[in-house]
Amino acid sequence: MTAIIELNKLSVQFHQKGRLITAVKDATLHVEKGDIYGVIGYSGAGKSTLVRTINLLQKPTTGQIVVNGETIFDSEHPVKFTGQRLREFRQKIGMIFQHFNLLSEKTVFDNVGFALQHTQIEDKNGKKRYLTKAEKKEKVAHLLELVDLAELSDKYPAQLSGGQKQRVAIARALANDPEILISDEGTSALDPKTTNQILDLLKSLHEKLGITIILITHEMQVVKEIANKVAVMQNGVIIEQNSLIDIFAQPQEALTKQFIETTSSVNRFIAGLSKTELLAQLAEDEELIHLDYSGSELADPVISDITKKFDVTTNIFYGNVELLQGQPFGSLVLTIKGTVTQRNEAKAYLAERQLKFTVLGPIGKAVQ
Ligand SMILES: Nc1ncnc2c1ncn2[C@@H]1O[C@H](COP(=O)(O)OP(=O)(O)OP(=O)(O)O)[C@@H](O)[C@H]1O
Repeated sequence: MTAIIELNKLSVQFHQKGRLITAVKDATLHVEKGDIYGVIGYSGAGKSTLVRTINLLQKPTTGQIVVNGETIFDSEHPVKFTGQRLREFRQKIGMIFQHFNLLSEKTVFDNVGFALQHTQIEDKNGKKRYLTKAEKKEKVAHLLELVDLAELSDKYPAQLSGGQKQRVAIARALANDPEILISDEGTSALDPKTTNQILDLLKSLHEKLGITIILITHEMQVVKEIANKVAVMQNGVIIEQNSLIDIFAQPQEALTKQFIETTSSVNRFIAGLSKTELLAQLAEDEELIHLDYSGSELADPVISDITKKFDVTTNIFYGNVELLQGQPFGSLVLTIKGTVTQRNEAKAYLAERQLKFTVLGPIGKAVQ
């Protein structure tokens, strides 16, 4: 696959009140056409600074940026990328923000139309010209249809909900048919239900238009819903990057693990166990097990397998399985009851299937 965006060894430094701030340090990120790339990190990690270099809203201090095969920045071999060229290039990268950035005195229709004021197309003779009023009207109407806002075209931003405002911003961001859409915390000001609606819209635009999306967020749930790749940033450094599936299946860094934990309640369930009688009430021939599914194992009915093959009985106390990129991921907490041999055989079977599991109890009693 070809990278549509290559950020190579980028660093961005700021001088502020005599202090040197390295907002991005030696970051390399390659985004392929059609990716939905999630960039996650806490506030101040350098996500916005990194992503704003893609359209040169932020100039790097060192490194190289290649977009669509064209080098737009190279600190070793400086390129001239300014004026009309830069303006046209920027038109092909749409952006949405946390606070929507709409013009309050303009209607929905005019907010979207505003993005077309400098748009030029080539006529039959290859001469560039601005869009006519009728062409603009048609384009805006089409964009508003695309984000499901046709009926609100005459409203003003103050009359819209947060989700509707973000839809207007998305329509505006798509006005110049960009190949890349950057969402800088685009769902952070929205409630969970509206967040999901906006993520569904982004997914459907990705499918319909084949647009590449870079999504900055501090919420792993957002990444999990929509991204196929993830980069984790901390103190200006990309500390880990991988496909969504591999990040969830084998997170390497402590921060990545922390972010993943925010999307699952299994650890809260396990932490709460000590406050229940569950562990104390386990029978002598019973073990409590925490089992993680990642990837394709769920297709195999492993729990029913162990009950059939080894004649153990099971009882599920906690279960949560969801699809990530179409593959099942999740956790179960269950008891396995049987003789020592039966239980050991059942656990060996789980291990053979490369399922990750830990025995949670009984505590303080030898398992036999
Ligand atoms: N123009 C600037 N001048 C000085 N420092 C800056 C500037 N822009 C960003 N920084 C600093 O660079 C660091 C990274 O900021 P950045 O906004 O990229 O982080 P972020 O991960 O996007 O966090 P947030 O979500 O809070 O914006 C922070 O310490 C920030 O204060």
